[in-house]
Amino acid sequence: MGSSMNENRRGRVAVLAIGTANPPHCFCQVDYPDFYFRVTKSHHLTSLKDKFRRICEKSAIRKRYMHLTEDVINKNPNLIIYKAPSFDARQEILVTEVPKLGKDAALKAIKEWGQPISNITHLIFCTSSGIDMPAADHQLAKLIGLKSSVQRFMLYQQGCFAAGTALRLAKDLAENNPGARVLAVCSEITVGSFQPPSETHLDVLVGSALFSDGAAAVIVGANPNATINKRPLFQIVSAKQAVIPDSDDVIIAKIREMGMAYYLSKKLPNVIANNIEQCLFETLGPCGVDDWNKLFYVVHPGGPAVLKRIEEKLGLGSDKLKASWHVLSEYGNMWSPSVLFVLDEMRKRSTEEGKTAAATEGLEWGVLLAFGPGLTVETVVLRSIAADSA
Ligand SMILES: CC(=O)CC(=O)SCCNC(=O)CCNC(=O)[C@H](O)C(C)(C)COP(=O)(O)OP(=O)(O)OC[C@H]1O[C@@H](n2cnc3c(N)ncnc32)[C@H](O)[C@@H]1OP(=O)(O)O
Repeated sequence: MGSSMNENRRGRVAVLAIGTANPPHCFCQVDYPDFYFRVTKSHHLTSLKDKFRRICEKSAIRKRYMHLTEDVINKNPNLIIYKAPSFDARQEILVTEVPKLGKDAALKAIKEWGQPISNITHLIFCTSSGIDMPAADHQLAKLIGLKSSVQRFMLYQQGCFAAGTALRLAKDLAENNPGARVLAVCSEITVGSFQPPSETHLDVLVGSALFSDGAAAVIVGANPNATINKRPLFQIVSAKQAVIPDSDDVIIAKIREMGMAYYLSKKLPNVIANNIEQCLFETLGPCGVDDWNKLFYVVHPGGPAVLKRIEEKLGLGSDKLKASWHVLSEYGNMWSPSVLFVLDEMRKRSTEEGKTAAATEGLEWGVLLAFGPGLTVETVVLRSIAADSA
């Protein structure tokens, strides 16, 4: 496979550093049903609470981090009335907090990278949490002190696949702008989509059991110089977006006066799993890969059913998605940054085991899979690289 996977024509583009961040408030999943039904004053909905408890138990999540606390809810009472106008209250929080959380992740990535902030040439900011002008990319640039000549790209409302889009764009930018160093940041806070339990909108129970807050940042550049960039992590070999036919209705999120009203079809895990092999064939088939177990995986932890169906459909060994299961367990589904948390987890495990980048299982080649509304799938082919070979 190594010989058939040619280097990028214009140089090897790599993820040079990763940083992640979460809000300070940690929620244990086992306690969340009581918290959620208490703060939303829904204790009387006993059968709904039982259902929610069942979903939480099956969520494979141990803990999650969220900005939304009881205090925030008390200050914004319409947040706990289903369909009550609450857009302004949510926006007020998101336009400030989303760039701030992004800043925490970005500064960690920049610190790890070890170069001056002024060396950043491009910024990509992704969020589906709030919307504003000047946008969140502008706010982040100010917060971390990027130079004014930095070329910015704002990706709003792409949902959980946005990190894949950001890597695809960062790769093109790095290949086509000599010396480019691209900072890509995904930041999400669920204040926009938080809803009280509703007997007429059961998907809310699923989102309330899975969704959480987080931010992740990566720095991407071509031809990393080992003496300057001590730790190149993953080469971005190729990146491709695909839309699964006839799946528009599987994830829908409408921005309304009530905040973000989302709908998650029960078909979602199967629709993704049934189409994932085609995405792999399109990106990796030409390289002659015929055994999906020969790759390492960085998969968006959308929910336990999604990960299970993918494992079954691709015939993966039980530990192939362990980094995704770990992130799901320790952080929940944070939407766009989730898959970058998985990438971070992958290299941390490798570092602990004294291996390079993702070669934990002795594997050089891997794939990052991110999916969201559309249904859209981003497939990014990765190669683990060592600093001294950069
Ligand atoms: C935001 C983005 O852009 C991208 C995203 O990541 S979107 C989020 C993607 N993730 C999902 O949609 C969740 C996928 N589903 C799952 O992971 C699991 O089905 C689950 C954790 C929700 C439940 O676990 P499970 O092992 O399937 O248990 P299961 O017994 O089938 O379901 C538990 C309950 O949830 C209900 N349920 C499952 N999916 C549901 C859905 N989409 N809507 C409403 N209810 C649902 C079931 O009907 C069941 O109810 P009862 O207990 O009353 O029978």
